[in-house]
Amino acid sequence: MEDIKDINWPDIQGSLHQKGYALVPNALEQKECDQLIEGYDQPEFYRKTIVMERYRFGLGEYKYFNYPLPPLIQHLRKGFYPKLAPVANKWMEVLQIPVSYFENFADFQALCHKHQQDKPTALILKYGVGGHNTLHQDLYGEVYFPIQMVLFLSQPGEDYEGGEFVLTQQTPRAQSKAIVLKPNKGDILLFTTNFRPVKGSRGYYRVNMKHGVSEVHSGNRYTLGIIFHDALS
Ligand SMILES: O=C(O)CCC(=O)C(=O)O
Ligand SMILES: [Fe+2]
Repeated sequence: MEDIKDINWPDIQGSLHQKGYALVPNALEQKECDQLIEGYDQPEFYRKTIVMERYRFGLGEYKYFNYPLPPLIQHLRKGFYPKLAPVANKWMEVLQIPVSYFENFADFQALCHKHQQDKPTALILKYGVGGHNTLHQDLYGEVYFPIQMVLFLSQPGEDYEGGEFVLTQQTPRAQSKAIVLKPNKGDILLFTTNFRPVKGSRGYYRVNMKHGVSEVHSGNRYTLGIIFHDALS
């Protein structure tokens, strides 16, 4: 894992403000990705398995981790949060939403717990041929953090074909714009969970964002999602 303090945070923060997403290339070692994939079949790490087609979420399977999270995931969640909270605060400020985020992760997590959101939301996802994830937002209660991350554990073009990461941006009174991304194994993608500000001629307005995954044509695609808020259930 690249040292969190060596990441170019001004660039990342700028990209989040401008586009609603940012890529941290080569953040993880190939071996770290492989170890997380190997853990997929060890049931003691997880609290719940979701077979996506049962809920019409798509086709594939995912598992929510138990607390304590694996050290690498805990390290990323705690270490990225303070770099992202200033971006989230700026968004709320310009949209005139009276929400402000604590500077450190422990305080934010305590707020989640106060609202009965105390279940871990970190998850690992596996998609085989035909696998996909329908467009959604990962909200798990009234307390939310508006930015989340996905760790890409498989290599497109080698481990799988298809399976692009899709973001849609919905501008008021317009049709949705699609953004299609294909990060490499070891990259971390940061993106908007629910909404973000865009500057218009008369100040900032709110655009809603959703994310999902297009159909996998061959192979297996694994990702690991880290969401900063905890869940009610
Ligand atoms: O598999 C992906 O790329 C998307 C995963 C996802 O929806 C999430 O981590 O919230
Ligand atoms: Fe998601």
